[in-house]
Amino acid sequence: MGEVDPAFIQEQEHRPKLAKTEAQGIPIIDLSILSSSDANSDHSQALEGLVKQVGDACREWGFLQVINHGVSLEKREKIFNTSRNFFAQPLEEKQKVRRDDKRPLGYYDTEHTKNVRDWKEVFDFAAQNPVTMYASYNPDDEEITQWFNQFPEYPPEMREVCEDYAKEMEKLAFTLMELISLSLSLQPDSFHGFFKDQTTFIRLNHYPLCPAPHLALGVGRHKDAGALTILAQDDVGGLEVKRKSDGEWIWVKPTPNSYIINVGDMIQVWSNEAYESVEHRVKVNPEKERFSVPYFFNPAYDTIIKPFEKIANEQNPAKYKPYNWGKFFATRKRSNFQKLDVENIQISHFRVSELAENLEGALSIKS
Ligand SMILES: O=C(O)CCC(=O)C(=O)O
Ligand SMILES: [Fe+2]
Repeated sequence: MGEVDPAFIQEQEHRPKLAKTEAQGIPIIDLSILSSSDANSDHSQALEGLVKQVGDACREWGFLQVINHGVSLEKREKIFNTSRNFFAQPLEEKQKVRRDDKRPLGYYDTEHTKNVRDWKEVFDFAAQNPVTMYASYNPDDEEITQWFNQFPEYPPEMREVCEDYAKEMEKLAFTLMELISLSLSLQPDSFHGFFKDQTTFIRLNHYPLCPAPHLALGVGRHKDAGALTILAQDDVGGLEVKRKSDGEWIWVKPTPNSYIINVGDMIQVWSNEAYESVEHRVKVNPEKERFSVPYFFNPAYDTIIKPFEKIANEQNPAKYKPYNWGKFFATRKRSNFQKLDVENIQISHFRVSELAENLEGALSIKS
């Protein structure tokens, strides 16, 4: 085994098993009915069936896969090709578009998840350029800033390919939000307003060959903080999802040209936990490098996230206090840049529970 920097080594309990647990699990849902426009009763029945499938998958897994989704295959292939060409360059070239505190988008190879370094390199770009964000994670500081995409000179087509792909994915993201809204008995466009000024970003992930796949992870266990993630993976595989029923890590077998969708923390809050954001991680291997492209669908920086009014009521009291998405994101981002001693911010910090209330009570008496 080659020498592996200790920064990559997971604690014993989080190390991956090399054997795959490949259950018939995450539902594969066919979206072809959405591209046919017959307005007859068979069609509306099929649509109802589809909404139910989506709702069931969100409730049982927090994950689903879609086929016949209408996303251009050509655009998908182009972004994978551009990603391969970009990452194949020497580090020195990639570093020309590296991200830092001032320019948080671009190339990066030292991301930490839960304080352990990920075995990967990434390139991030925003769907809206520039994208408006808070300048600081300090909750009292209203100052805003703009983040600009930084595309490299090589490959020359990278900017256009990435921008085209982002536009193509946005259609699917809105469609999925509509299906999810319907599955929660809400109007289909209930969430659309939050995404007028989006902070959506897209990540090109490259997981190089790893000599110690039993010690390191491509991405450590985590939940996605945004609304929805729409992931394209190549045919190597590596994504594992924590099954809700028993906590087992389940291998997501690559299905050609499908997308893997997962509910992010925000849908957990909006739905008042009807749907939960589920932990996932990425295994790496010594034989095949892997590429993936997640699209993180996120609302405007100043969106206040709280259980949806039509869902939370007297019978189903709101389980979360409102929080500000931009501040949450800025706080999260801070910990990705460096190892911190403090625990990363989580939505559980906004959960209304007796425990939290008691703690708050105790603290206010003391102060
Ligand atoms: O590469 C993958 O399969 C998943 C990546 C992921 O979970 C993430 O970047 O949040
Ligand atoms: Fe993720």
